[in-house]
Amino acid sequence: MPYPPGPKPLPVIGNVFDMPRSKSSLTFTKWRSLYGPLTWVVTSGRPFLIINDYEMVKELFEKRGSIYINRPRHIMAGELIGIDKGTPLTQYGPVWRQHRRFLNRVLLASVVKRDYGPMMARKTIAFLKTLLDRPDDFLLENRRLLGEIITDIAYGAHKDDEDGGHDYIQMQVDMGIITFKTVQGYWVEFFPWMKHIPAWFPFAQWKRDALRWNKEYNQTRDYLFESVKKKFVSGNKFCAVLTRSQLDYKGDENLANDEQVIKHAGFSFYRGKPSSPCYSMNYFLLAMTLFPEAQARAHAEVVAFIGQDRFPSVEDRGADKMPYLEATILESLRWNPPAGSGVPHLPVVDDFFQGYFIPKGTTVLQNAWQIGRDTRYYANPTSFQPERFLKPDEKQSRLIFNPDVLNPWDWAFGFGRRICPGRDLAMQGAWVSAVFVLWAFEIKPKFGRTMANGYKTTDEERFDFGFLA
Ligand code: HEM
Repeated sequence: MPYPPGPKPLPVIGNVFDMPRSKSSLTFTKWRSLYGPLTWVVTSGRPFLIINDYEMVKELFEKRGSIYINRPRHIMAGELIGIDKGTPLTQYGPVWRQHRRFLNRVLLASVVKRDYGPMMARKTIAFLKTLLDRPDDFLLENRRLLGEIITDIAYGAHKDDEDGGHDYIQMQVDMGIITFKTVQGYWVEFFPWMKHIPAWFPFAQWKRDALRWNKEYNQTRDYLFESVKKKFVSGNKFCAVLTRSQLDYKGDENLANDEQVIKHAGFSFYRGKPSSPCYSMNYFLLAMTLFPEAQARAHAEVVAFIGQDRFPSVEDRGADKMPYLEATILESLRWNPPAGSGVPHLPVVDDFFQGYFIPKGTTVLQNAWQIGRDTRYYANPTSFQPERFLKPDEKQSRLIFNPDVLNPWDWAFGFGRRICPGRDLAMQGAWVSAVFVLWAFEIKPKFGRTMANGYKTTDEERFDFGFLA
């Protein structure tokens, strides 16, 4: 059986030069028009399958979810730095299942609302005050707000006074920088024998960097975990994901193993997770600036429901209460999905699909950006229209969600058993930020800029399409 169609490979190196180094979603979308919904590319013997079709992704990642369940091995990020001990890169198997059990328990929608919602609201109120005083620092403060929320959830604090003091947010930024640098496409990913090159070897700066980053990464992870343990042992029962699982812990046979799972899953939660909600909030605000009619409608709904005499609260959330606000958040997720070029799933056995052969270990990527732009699901996809998700109820008295329109909740957080475990937390966070900002402020272009003057004109130009938007 043949492989799916794709660009013609060169001898030995295959499609190395066809594989995009940036804005991958756009190249993947172009491939759809050239080769159809499935595109096959091979770089140095490593096969990739790009899927540009929602139904096909659903079929493979959900219906055949027990097959498409693995992640790729990364030599730089994984084997050399150790990032593959975190949940997203953990290979399929019993350790990954333990990670998921732990994360699913502490990230359940009801737990998110009850335990983290009020803290998110408190911090967002402080954020509004900062915005009022220093609106120009908005991007930085937004990053800090989300960093604090995630860090407080994971470790119950965002700084300490040990040995002259630690700023957990700064440590998180440093970890983010390491992660970012390690996925930049080192040659060692294409030529794995290079990992044996010794660090003293001339031109092996990348190997020396790897050793240094490995040390920093392990030290930070162990420090944060041990600091929570210390507080827990001394009876400090603050709200922290790690503490919670220690509290839930019964018996001690597997303590050592449980500790490893909590340490690594908790660290992957802390390490990467402000970035996606942060980007989605930034793009939400960009949408509010570029589409003032949508903002005015969402603002009017928020003010009518909450009034001016009290702050919003997590109890106000619900499509039955403020449907347009919910739709605005979902439209923002569709307009620029944070994981636009998808997160790879690898089949654990050979598979056959639509007359094509997909060997075990193929890196399969779903182009989420294309799904959000697919005119079969979304008419006029470049335009920001929250109302596309809504329709009047039978009595024509209020707006309800239209079940016939594909909800970005069903694809922007991935698929199948690898689906994002933090999606309820992400949506809760997005809602809290959106409701508070819309309730308190009007978002406008700086110094009277307009769409025609001061903003890039197409989404292709204005979005950066990184691994995470
Ligand atoms: C707007 C915010 C977010 C978006 C769009 C997003 C999206 C995604 C996507 C697309 C995946 C890959 C799913 C797949 O392989 O099919 C993923 C995985 C993951 N996400 Fe998120 N995410 C967000 C926020 C969060 C948050 C807040 C957390 C943690 C609290 C989180 C934790 C994870 C973890 C641990 C994985 C790996 C799961 C695994 O490999 O089993 N995410 N996310």
